[in-house]
Amino acid sequence: MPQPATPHATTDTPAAVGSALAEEQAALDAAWSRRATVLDDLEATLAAARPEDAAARARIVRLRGRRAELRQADHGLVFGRLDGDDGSVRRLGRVGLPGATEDDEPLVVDWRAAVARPFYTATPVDPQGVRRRRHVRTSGPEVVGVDDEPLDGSLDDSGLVGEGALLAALDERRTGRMGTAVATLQREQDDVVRADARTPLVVQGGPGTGKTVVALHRVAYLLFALPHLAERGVLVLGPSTRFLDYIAQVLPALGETAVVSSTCDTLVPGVRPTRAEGRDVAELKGRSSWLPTLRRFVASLEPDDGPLALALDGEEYTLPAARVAAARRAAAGAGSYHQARDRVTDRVHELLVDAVADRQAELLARAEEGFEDVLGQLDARLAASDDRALHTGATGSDVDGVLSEADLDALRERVAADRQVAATLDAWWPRRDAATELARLLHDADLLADHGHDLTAAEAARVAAEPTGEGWSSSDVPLLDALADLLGDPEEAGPGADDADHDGVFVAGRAAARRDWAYGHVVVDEAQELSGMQWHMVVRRCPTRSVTAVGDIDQASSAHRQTDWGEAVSDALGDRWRRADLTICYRTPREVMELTGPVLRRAGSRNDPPRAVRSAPVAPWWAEADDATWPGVVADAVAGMAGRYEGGTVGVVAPAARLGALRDVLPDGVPAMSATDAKGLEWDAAVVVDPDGIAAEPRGWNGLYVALTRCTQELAQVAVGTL
Ligand SMILES: Nc1ncnc2c1ncn2[C@@H]1O[C@H](COP(=O)(O)OP(=O)(O)OP(=O)(O)O)[C@@H](O)[C@H]1O
Repeated sequence: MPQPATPHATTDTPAAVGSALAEEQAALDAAWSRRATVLDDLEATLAAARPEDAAARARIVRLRGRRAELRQADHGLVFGRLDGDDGSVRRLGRVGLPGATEDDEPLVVDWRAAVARPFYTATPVDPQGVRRRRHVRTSGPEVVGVDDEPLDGSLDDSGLVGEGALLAALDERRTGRMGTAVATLQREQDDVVRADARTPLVVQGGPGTGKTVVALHRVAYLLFALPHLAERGVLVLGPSTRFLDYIAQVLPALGETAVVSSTCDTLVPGVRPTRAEGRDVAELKGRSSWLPTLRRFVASLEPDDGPLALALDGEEYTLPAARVAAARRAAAGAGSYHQARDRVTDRVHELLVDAVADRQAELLARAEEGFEDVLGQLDARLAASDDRALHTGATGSDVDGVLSEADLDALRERVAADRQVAATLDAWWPRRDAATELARLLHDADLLADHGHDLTAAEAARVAAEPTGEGWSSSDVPLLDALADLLGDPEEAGPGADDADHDGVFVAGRAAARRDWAYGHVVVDEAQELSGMQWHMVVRRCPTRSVTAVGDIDQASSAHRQTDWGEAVSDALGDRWRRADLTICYRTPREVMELTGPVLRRAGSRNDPPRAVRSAPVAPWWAEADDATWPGVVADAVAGMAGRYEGGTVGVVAPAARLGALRDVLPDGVPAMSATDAKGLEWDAAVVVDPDGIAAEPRGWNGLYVALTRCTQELAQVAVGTL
């Protein structure tokens, strides 16, 4: 909700406020008018553009992107102003707008441009050439407020940038969808947004520290600052489809479309987990040690060493073991089982051609020594083939040498097309389907014991005891992904296939449909939930390891055992990754954060809790109920909150076992969910039902920490006990 102008420091009289508002209104009017002109020009250019070649198509995509960005910029077209020590004035907005002529300074600087950075990072101690920072609050085309911060040391440094604008933004009612924060990003957040993309970055931050905000603004920044990333697109991974829905508006509102969002469960095209499984099995299957297990398993699928018998035109040829082994050694560096297979079978074809040629040369040599009957045999054999070029029709002495180059080419083609040869090679080195092979491995305790060196016999038996034929579980998906990667595409066209249909224009649907798409950057939200195998799945989608992971290790609820980031990521990211910390909580009021200290300790936290910047309008409160009355008590609490936060949102978090009963008593539009599902979400007011019950769930103290930190204004806890 727009706030009235806040008199602040240099704008401390009504007259000064009035004149600041008028000045900013004139600037905003000019920006709206320039945006309309730029959009008209773009429409005309697009109407005339023809997608004749790849370059023209790429240009059209860029222009459309720019059009989308400009159209989206209704809110916050201008949101800030920097007055320099040198008398310069620079206005900042959600998108850049050019000046009247090419020589003029931009009318509005894009928030992602390097010159905009002091807006987020200048302080009285380090003013970076800025005399005054002004936050301009707008409602569409109208300026509704200004907040000025002189950076000359005349104001105490609260540690917050644009405190008035920030607190106003934080006090707004929650709509159930996340909004953008370009105008009020804080210094430590901006450092993450603009961090070098070449080193994997892991951002630890407590609840409400803006990890999701930062991750999404980082995507927008990277696509702006590193246009080559846009060609490969950015993958955003979230914990659930509910969460993806919650954040869905942010990137389009920032004008970004080169983005695919997904959960780890839905990353493999055509595969959706449908089977629930126990946490013990999920933990076993999530371990990184499955990668060497799967490698050993795939190696075992290759044929044993030995001679290879093939038949062509009714003749038997046995390729010696040493030659076959040499062919396999030559293919040892091939990326996958199927690539190796394709390379080795090509080589085997050559060996067979050699063998045929050698035998013919031998027969000819013997013929020349006068064995007419042998020549007859040769002629009969050649006549039996469908290869006219090889059919010399010769009898006796008019055959005078080995095969010509043309003969050899024709023979090669014939060997490559021969069905019997193909069938023998298919049986020798079969094409394999990842799903079939994984199901076979997972349900065979002996195979698991052979290859899964890190599993105890009891663990292998536990994995193998899972039901067969009931679909995949969530922890099967990364195994399937890893195995599909090790096997490679059975029909793969070879290295470079990835780029065959890529003309520099990112199309989200095309990338999402490919398991092997290499993204320019991957952002992982709620990264503490990823198992070791899921981390490998992430890295597989970004071989350059340009990854930003944000999360709170203290909110982890999934089955894996990692309790610090090193343990969680080093298998997949190695030791090259960098950590950043977010320390200020923008969501949860101070009074609520104070309640979380003991919970965090019980959760085994090693992190300092974040510093809350807001206070609650209503102190956190308790209600008590017994096993019969609790649903009614929760419903009453929700009804009171719905009245107090009209136009806002109320949510309920409860132990999984109580959710069914709750859904019957809650009004439509009030979500009730487990702590696991509440991760990343927020409401104006939250009711936490049966906190003891939540704490008793697996990783329950972490879950309770999540539950308690979802509200922006009011928290109620309903204890369920014997009254
Ligand atoms: N700089 C900012 N300006 C305005 N609002 C902000 C800013 N940073 C964070 N917020 C708001 O604070 C709230 C919490 O942010 P966000 O959800 O990104 O936190 P989080 O660290 O991901 O939380 P969680 O750990 O619970 O998932 C959101 O409403 C977000 O819009």
